[in-house]
Amino acid sequence: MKPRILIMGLRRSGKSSIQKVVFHKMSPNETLFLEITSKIFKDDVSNTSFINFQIWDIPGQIDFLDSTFDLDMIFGGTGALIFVVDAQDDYMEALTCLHQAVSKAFRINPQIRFEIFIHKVDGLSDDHKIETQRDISQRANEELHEASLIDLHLSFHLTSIYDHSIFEAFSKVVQKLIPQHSTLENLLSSFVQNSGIEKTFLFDVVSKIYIATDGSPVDMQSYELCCEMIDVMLDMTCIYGSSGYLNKGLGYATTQDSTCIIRLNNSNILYLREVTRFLVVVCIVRDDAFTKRGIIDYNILLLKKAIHEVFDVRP
Ligand SMILES: Nc1nc2c(ncn2[C@@H]2O[C@H](COP(=O)(O)OP(=O)(O)OP(=O)(O)O)[C@@H](O)[C@H]2O)c(=O)[nH]1
Repeated sequence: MKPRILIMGLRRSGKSSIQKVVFHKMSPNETLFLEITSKIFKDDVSNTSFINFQIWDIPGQIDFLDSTFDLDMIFGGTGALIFVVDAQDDYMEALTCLHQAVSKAFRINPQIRFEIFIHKVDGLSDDHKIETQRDISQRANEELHEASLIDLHLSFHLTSIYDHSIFEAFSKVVQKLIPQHSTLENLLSSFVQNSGIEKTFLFDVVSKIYIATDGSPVDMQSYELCCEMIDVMLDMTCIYGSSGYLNKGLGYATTQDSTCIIRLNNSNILYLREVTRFLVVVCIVRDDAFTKRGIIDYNILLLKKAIHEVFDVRP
């Protein structure tokens, strides 16, 4: 069975928008016209994405006492529960709902990972963001403590669909659900060390979620640059690529051996290579190191083989 990610939260908190922007390439402005979700919406993203997950969007007004919702079934097979809190609104009601949802889910399935998206932070100043996160996490954890749920751990992320924070947060959620994640991180670290590369990411193309990166810290700017490179590559391939590219209407997938090189004006080079149908590796390389492109390409070949073995997939 596919691991399931549940997205919950109050009405209009931004659940459907997150799902559409991350997995369906909807532009953030278009989400203004999304209709209210009135029943559980199940989205299977595995046709278009490496991520073999089901995303369930649970409507804001779910009532936990309503017997029409089979909570054992909903929480039983869930890998992660994302709870969206609208940071631009008064969040007291959201915190009550959050407490009800996580305590119920934890009692049914203690393996679930609880991820709290403090969402719509595009409207807040940097200081206000930090203060809001501190306040929300303190209140939420105090309530759990009072209910003696000390083993229940909440992770907090500041997100907005208007920048890359939502992709970064989703990347962190997905990485925790991939059992092979630490193997991938080790592979990428050794690839970076042996190729003279500054930083590398393994991306799911359609969602721009990074499945793994090497051991060095991620800076948002590098991540954003790599995301933008993927957009450029997809747009160019849509216009000039072969007809098989659109994957029979199911969505985007790379063509065999897709390659893309972009030279930046700070003497860095972005280098993208396809790894499997849905995965690409994106490297940030200094231009003097890129003179040894043969070594990098050879190492990418080895990396591809290793990743295929880890996931047991065919290119
Ligand atoms: N400023 C800002 N607005 C957002 C963001 N994400 C979503 N919105 C807006 O919030 C509104 C509600 O978004 P929806 O995605 O429909 O919310 P929902 O939680 O799915 O709502 P229900 O279907 O009622 O459960 C829309 O007008 C979105 O454009 C964000 O990151 N920043």
